[in-house]
Amino acid sequence: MSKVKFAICQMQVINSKEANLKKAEDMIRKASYEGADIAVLPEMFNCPYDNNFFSDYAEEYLGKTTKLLSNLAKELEIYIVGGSIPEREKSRIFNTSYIFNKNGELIGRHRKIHLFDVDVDGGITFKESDTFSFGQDITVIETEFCKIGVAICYDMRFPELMRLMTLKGAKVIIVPAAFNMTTGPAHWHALAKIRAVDNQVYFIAASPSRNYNLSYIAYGHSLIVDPWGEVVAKADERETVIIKEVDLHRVNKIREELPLLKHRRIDLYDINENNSY
Ligand SMILES: NC(=O)CCC(=O)C(=O)O
Repeated sequence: MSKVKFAICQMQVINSKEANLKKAEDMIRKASYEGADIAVLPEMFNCPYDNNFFSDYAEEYLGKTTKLLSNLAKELEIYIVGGSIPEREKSRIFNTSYIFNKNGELIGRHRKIHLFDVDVDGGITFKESDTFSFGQDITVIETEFCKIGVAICYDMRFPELMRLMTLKGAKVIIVPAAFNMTTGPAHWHALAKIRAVDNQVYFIAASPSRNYNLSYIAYGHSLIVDPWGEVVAKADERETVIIKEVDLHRVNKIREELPLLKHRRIDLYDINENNSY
């Protein structure tokens, strides 16, 4: 099965969990109706991206949000990469993505590894670690199509993580994200493209749409980049579902024609992973 249809649900997140869940459900239903195999939600799709809200919105697994995603995945027979939500585990809270297969089974859970603690002069200031604990695991899930690496937003800035997921066999990397109005225009497209080109993967980055009523304004511009670095699907800043069928043979073809992964000089440098790409 080399063809796979991805849907990115670039939804508008607001300050109401109920409304956010309803919107996510509507968009996943639309994606399924359009024949998508895998639907992707953005980072913090059930909660405003704001330290003042994370704790109130946090859920233990299995909670309201994850039950909804699991039921939808089963009913619609669609994979769901459930963006991320605040996950409570005892006294700790994580920024977590849950991934369900077509039977509604949980097949992956990624807790954001790199927390977004930044202070850009004249721009964005945010400190995720005020609320969240650090995830410890690299996430590569098995699907009937291929292995898929999953990371969350700021994680995509770390080339070592992206390369490790590739060396673990990922042909697709999916990143639920929420860049902002400082770093979005500066880096979002460049990072998505270079991660796709470096690792010769399909790179799928899902953002919320822009909501000027929130304290943190997401940049939008969800996109899919192919392993040659071409943007094959994209949104602007508005709410939308974008759908694209890709052919995974293209990953193999490009890796054969331009064998970057084989040409690595691991006699000189190595990031300690068995090569299973
Ligand atoms: N939510 C995030 O991790 C934001 C990351 C971001 O905007 C960046 O520039 O990196």
